Amino acid sequence: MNILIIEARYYEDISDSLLEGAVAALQKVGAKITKLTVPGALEIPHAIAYAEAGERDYDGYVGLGCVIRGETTHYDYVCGESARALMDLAIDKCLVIGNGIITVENEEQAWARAKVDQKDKGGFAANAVIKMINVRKALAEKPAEKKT
Ligand SMILES: Nc1c(NC[C@H](O)[C@H](O)[C@H](O)CO)[nH]c(=O)[nH]c1=O
Ligand SMILES: CC(=O)[C@@H](O)COP(=O)(O)O
Repeated sequence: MNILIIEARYYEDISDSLLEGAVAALQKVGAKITKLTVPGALEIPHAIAYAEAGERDYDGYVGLGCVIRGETTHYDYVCGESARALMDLAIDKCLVIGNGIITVENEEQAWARAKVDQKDKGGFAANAVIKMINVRKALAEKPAEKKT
């Protein structure tokens, strides 16, 4: 499996933790991992679109990021639009994408989700990619001929 991890390292420490979980999950299945950093969660779908337009052939993508509510409505746009764009890419282009962008009210919630020994959302997103690559493969295969 050739996997691109796209990290929005808006919160560096939390990003390190999300990455640790994702890499551990992918290494367990011997995946080839490439890492790329973008400025924020909104740019994760952009990077996937660029990768698809290029020559490299990825089996799946893991998007990692953390969005923490601020004072304005910006939070809603970053959370909503990043998730929407990832869904659009996955469905319209038949891509495997794990959404590891945690969307939280505060740092305490973020840590509880990012830490590998707690909710490990980075690992969860990577495992979703591994599973969905297999789902896509199974559905793409021609069904076995029925014996009469
Ligand atoms: N507030 C957070 C952001 N905001 C930045 C945007 O994602 C984007 O980079 C900017 O609007 C420029 O296009 N990103 C996060 O990942 N986390 C946040 O909490
Ligand atoms: C999630 C955000 O976009 C946030 O960091 C922005 O903060 P603010 O709404 O205070 O500008």
